[in-house]
Amino acid sequence: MDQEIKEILITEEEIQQKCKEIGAQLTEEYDGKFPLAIGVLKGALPFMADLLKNIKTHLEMDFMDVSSYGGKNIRSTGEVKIIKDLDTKVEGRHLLIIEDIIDSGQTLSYLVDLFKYRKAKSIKIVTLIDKPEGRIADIKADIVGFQVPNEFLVGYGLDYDEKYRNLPYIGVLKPEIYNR
Ligand SMILES: O=P(O)(O)OC[C@H]1O[C@H](OP(=O)(O)OP(=O)(O)O)[C@H](O)[C@@H]1O
Ligand code: HPA
Ligand SMILES: [Mg+2]
Repeated sequence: MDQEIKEILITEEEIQQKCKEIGAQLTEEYDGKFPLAIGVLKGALPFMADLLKNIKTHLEMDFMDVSSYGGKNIRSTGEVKIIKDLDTKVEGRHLLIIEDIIDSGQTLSYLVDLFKYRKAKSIKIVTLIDKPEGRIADIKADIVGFQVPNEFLVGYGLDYDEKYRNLPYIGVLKPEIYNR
């Protein structure tokens, strides 16, 4: 698997350090507010697991599974499909949306509109990766771990054709993998 990666952009150590820093910030921001942490499956799973261990105040977790890439697409289809909705009511709750990456922004733009409609009390977005050059929808994260250039990335939740999510780092896939 590692030999299919052209370059490591963010190492495992850098990711873990960032989870500690963001976790400390969110501990302060949410102390006493009992936020609902929403993981956007499947990509957010590794980041959510590592980040939440560093938030040292009470919170509730839930998951939303949405998809807009799918299969061998390396560009968003623009159509966000809900595969699994939340089990929790968001009305009156402080929401912390956890994402692995904001690229075109279409996934988060859809989710933020949905949660506003459902009357969330506040909505904060935390993303490990921000790829600003990919942006189509007008959306910004409140907290960004790392800004990256406009390349297709894999690892630590990010997939190509459902593979590479289990890499502990984030890297650039060799182009021959998605050109074949
Ligand atoms: O800003 P955008 O262009 O919308 O892209 C970001 C979204 O795309 C990926 O999810 P995907 O739809 O591939 O589903 P997955 O998490 O199951 O891989 C990623 O995990 C984000 O949720
Ligand atoms: O660069 C990416 N890699 C994997 N999945 C993605 N979804 C949006 N951008 C990306
Ligand atoms: Mg994906």
